[in-house]
Amino acid sequence: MPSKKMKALLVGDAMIPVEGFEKATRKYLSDYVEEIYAYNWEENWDRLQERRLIVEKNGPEVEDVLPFIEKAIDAEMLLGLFVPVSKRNMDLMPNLKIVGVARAGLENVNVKEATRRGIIVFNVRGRNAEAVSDFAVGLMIAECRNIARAHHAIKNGIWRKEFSNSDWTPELNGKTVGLVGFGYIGKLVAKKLSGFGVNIIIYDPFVKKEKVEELGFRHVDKDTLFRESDFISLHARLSKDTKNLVSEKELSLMKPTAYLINTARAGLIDQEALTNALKNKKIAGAGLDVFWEEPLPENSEFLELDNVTLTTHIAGTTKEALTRSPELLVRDIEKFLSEGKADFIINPEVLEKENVKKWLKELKV
Ligand SMILES: NC(=O)c1ccc[n+]([C@@H]2O[C@H](COP(=O)([O-])OP(=O)(O)OC[C@H]3O[C@@H](n4cnc5c(N)ncnc54)[C@H](O)[C@@H]3O)[C@@H](O)[C@H]2O)c1
Ligand SMILES: O=C(O)[C@H](O)COP(=O)(O)O
Repeated sequence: MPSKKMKALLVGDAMIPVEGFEKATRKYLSDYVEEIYAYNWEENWDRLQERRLIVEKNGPEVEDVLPFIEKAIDAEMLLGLFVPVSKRNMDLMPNLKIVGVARAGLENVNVKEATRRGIIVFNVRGRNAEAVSDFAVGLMIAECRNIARAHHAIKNGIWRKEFSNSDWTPELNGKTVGLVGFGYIGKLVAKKLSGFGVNIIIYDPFVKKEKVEELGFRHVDKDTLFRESDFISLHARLSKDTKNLVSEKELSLMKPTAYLINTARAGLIDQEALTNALKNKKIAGAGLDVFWEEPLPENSEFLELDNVTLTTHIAGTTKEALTRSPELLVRDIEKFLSEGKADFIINPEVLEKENVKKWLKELKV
């Protein structure tokens, strides 16, 4: 048992209300946390969406000082989802020792600065892999079988059966599905699709060929994947190396009957190249849950196209994923504080710092 317990600031928002963080903290961290400041940041979904974009666009240096941080300046632990942990906000909380983000993306945390100060940063990976993998398979079928288009037509009083792909609307059985990225989500998409009788090929330069083959899939290079697939689903993270991973060249390798599904990040695809490929029927269609600008602008060309299925960045937001996220986070922090081991510390080098060793010793980690 620690001799001194911590104070925690829990920040909920429209996606994960603070009650989720509070419940998990009280359940798993009661030995380590004695005082809880709990705030709901944004109740309004539209405003949250805007904020989220600002945070992602400007990166971790966003100076979005939250008024409630001023009320909890002595907190040692800060848990949230999109809460901006900028340099300025860290200045406001001089006792901060642990930052926990209940998602994988760390766009809203200045990890470098946190590391410099000796703040341990936890994130949660794989929390919504079930949700997104379900959705990717759904989007694939919705797009190639015209589900959304038929729905849209019937709601507008039209009994529509003819679509641009009507002559060759495909079944999944026997087709080749190419997955770009074989991490938490890509792996589950492969597993779920296995029941559909498809051949699965994988392009992921950071996953060993043997690992992929062990699971019964084929490890291929990027060009092969784009050339051979009937469906391509993107599951890589966006970075400077993966930006425009799908450009005019990759699209030109695709079969005219092939579909591109993106539940990952829009920046993986060159927007203009995709618009042209769809307009000119170079590929059969696309299912997109993520966009270069969100919300999708009213004048977006995608709204005019008849060979796309568009959704509003909702692949990851199931009830289970949102409930699981704070719980996975808090359980990992508890594991670290009680056993000295953790799965989700993003800056383990911080554990070598003298100030960190000192407070961990006080906590008896
Ligand atoms: N639409 C949504 O609501 C939603 C929700 C959650 C996650 N996502 C997105 O889904 C994507 C996948 O998430 P994840 O949790 O599976 O990520 P992950 O980090 O577990 O997996 C990403 C994989 O991509 C691989 N990769 C890296 N560079 C690559 C490259 N150049 N080509 C091919 N593969 C490459 C990595 O080796 C890794 O295996 C991310 O872009 C994430 O932002 C979207
Ligand atoms: O909105 C999204 O795309 C997801 O919430 C991102 O989740 P992650 O940061 O956990 O991948």
